[in-house]
Amino acid sequence: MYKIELKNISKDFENRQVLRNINLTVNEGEMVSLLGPSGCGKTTTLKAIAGLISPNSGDILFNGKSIVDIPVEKRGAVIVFQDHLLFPHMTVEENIGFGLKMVKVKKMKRIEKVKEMIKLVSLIGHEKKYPDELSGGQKQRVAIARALAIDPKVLLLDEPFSNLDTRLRDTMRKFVCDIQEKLKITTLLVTHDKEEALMTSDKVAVMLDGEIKQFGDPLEIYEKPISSVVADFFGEKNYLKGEIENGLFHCRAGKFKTNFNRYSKVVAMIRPEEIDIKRTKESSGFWANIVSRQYAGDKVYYTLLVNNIKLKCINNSKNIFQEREKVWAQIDFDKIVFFNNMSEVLI
Ligand SMILES: Nc1ncnc2c1ncn2[C@@H]1O[C@H](COP(=O)(O)OP(=O)(O)OP(=O)(O)O)[C@@H](O)[C@H]1O
Repeated sequence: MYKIELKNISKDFENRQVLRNINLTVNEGEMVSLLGPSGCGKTTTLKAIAGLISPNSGDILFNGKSIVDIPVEKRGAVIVFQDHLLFPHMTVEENIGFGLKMVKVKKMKRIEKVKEMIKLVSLIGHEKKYPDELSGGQKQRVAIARALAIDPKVLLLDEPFSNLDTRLRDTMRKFVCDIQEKLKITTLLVTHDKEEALMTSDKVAVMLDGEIKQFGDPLEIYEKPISSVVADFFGEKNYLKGEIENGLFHCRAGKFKTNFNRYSKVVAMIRPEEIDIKRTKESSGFWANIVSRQYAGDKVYYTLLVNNIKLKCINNSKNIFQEREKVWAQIDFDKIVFFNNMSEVLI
């Protein structure tokens, strides 16, 4: 399997810069997600690696060797798009064997490899079916089998699960992770789904507006965002302006203990799920009033009001509170992230 390295990749379309100095390393056998909103340049990055487009500048290396001048079919990378692109007039086994036929693999070997792939993606019994006789998940498995049949060294997945319903998406994610784990194939997964990126990958690259804003393991990306831009991508947050003095963070909502001692003006980022509410007073916390509530099954979204500051709060639905109820709010101090302004984290 190959190690992928992107070095200062830039790409313009119609005088608009779509990729800006992309640097990214996917180690051999790793699964990395490229996570970002629609239009930020994720697919363009995959296409550049696959060889479907050429970057304007920068270099792409596989195992330390530049591949920008190597044609698509010789790179050893395959790309699976969300819309499967199966050939409608070919059966499952013909679709899976197509790439092998193109590279002139002998018939007996081809039959053997197709059988192996059908087993790998659990499609035994469906060999003679045509794409329109398959479910969405089965089509996706055919597309993955077809990609893997040619023994690629790099697997590029472009939103492969986004057309599937929630339950099938979970099954397919697990299925792809299992295959990746089994084959140890270097994989770059493009997704706009935060949970998918955090759940499936060894590392996550957060991409916004043609740039990689942060790269790290899932826990680090979520717990220690380097900027409010990255943090906000993972959901709505509370930002409180204040000052740190003698180990206390002072803001309009109150005083909170911190691990910082040095005096500084800061903005504290508090995730809604890190505010816990109760009916009775307990250790450190503050009273707040519930001004709105939205019930969402397993969780409940609240807006709290304290000293004219609104705080978003998400709690599980074990205890449900009423609008206008007075509650005791507690914040998990260890989870507060301080920024020295709205863009840089305080270390
Ligand atoms: N061939 C092209 N010609 C002109 N503009 C393009 C071309 N391909 C992509 N773009 C533009 O480049 C930007 C990035 O597109 P890209 O498909 O890489 O985004 P993405 O992050 O994959 O988005 P999505 O999740 O919606 O697929 C978009 O604004 C898109 O319109």
